[in-house]
Amino acid sequence: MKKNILVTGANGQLGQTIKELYAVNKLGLNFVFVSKKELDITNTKSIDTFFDKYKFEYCINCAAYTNVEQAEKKPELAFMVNAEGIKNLAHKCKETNTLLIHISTDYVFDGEKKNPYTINDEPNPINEYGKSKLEGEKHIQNILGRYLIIRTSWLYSKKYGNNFYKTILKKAKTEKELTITTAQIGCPTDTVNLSKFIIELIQENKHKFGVLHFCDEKVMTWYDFAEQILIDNNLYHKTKLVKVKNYCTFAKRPKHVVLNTNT
Ligand SMILES: NC(=O)C1=CN([C@@H]2O[C@H](COP(=O)(O)OP(=O)(O)OC[C@H]3O[C@@H](n4cnc5c(N)ncnc54)[C@H](OP(=O)(O)O)[C@@H]3O)[C@@H](O)[C@H]2O)C=CC1
Ligand SMILES: Cc1cn([C@H]2C[C@H](O)[C@@H](COP(=O)(O)OP(=O)(O)O[C@H]3O[C@@H](C)C(=O)[C@@H](O)[C@H]3O)O2)c(=O)[nH]c1=O
Repeated sequence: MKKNILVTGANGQLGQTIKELYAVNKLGLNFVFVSKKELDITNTKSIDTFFDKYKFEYCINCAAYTNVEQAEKKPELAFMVNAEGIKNLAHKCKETNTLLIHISTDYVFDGEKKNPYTINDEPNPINEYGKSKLEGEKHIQNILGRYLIIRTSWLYSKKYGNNFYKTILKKAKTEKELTITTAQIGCPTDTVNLSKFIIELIQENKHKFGVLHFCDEKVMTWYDFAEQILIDNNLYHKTKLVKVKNYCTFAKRPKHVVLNTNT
């Protein structure tokens, strides 16, 4: 029998990548992809509509409020989705015996640790987005006995959504000089690799439950990442990159987060 999998927030960069890679597949998986318009996780009636129609074995939650800067100005919007919305989804998953696979972030950590963060390290978010995501994790842990929370970092898709990769490409086409910060260190993660990791977990019957860390291997600053993006797109010699320590933003960002993926 085919496993039914609900993917929420399907119009985001991760949702669209999973759709592109797996919507038509021979893996014995049957996906239902729903955008925010079809299923708003802050609206319990909207959640009920889909969960009453199908029996899902898994729910991959890609729905989130991801605007780190706006979250600082209007934290209530981030908490509404990333905490309350997740609480709604977790309750429904409990009621319907659906395994929730939720995506969380490196921004739950404060970035003060020199070594990679393990799943046993205490989160201590320093911005509103990170705080709202941590509250979402806590709701899941309080409501569900079995769940998967996958923390990842600096997610980008070369094709879909809004992310640093696409912002840099856009800017390189319109601006002669780009000013990029060296104040944070992390691991950019391609949505293709995260999508494969998630689907492999579903296919393995013996996977662990709880919190997992997943990110791509290379550790770098945003400046290094911008340089890499320009080189990969043959734009390096046309665009001047300027290193700055302080790029002015509303939200604080963790200085140094590498996720230990072996825990
Ligand atoms: N982007 C990153 O760098 C990182 C992301 N993550 C996490 O990974 C997950 C996927 O992120 P990513 O694909 O980048 O995010 P995106 O912002 O690309 O996609 C999120 C999607 O969720 C939708 N959404 C927003 N509010 C609701 C709601 N109330 N109900 C249903 N859907 C909603 C958005 O719709 P709309 O656009 O219409 O609002 C959007 O389509 C998120 O949990 C994020 O926190 C973790 C680490 C890094
Ligand atoms: C666009 C731009 C940004 N920056 C800086 C600002 C900031 O310190 C850093 C990253 O910028 P962004 O705002 O694009 O990235 P940001 O939104 O902070 O990315 C985060 O998103 C959330 C959803 C996550 O979960 C995190 O893992 C992380 O990926 O780069 C520059 O220095 N120059 C630039 O031209």
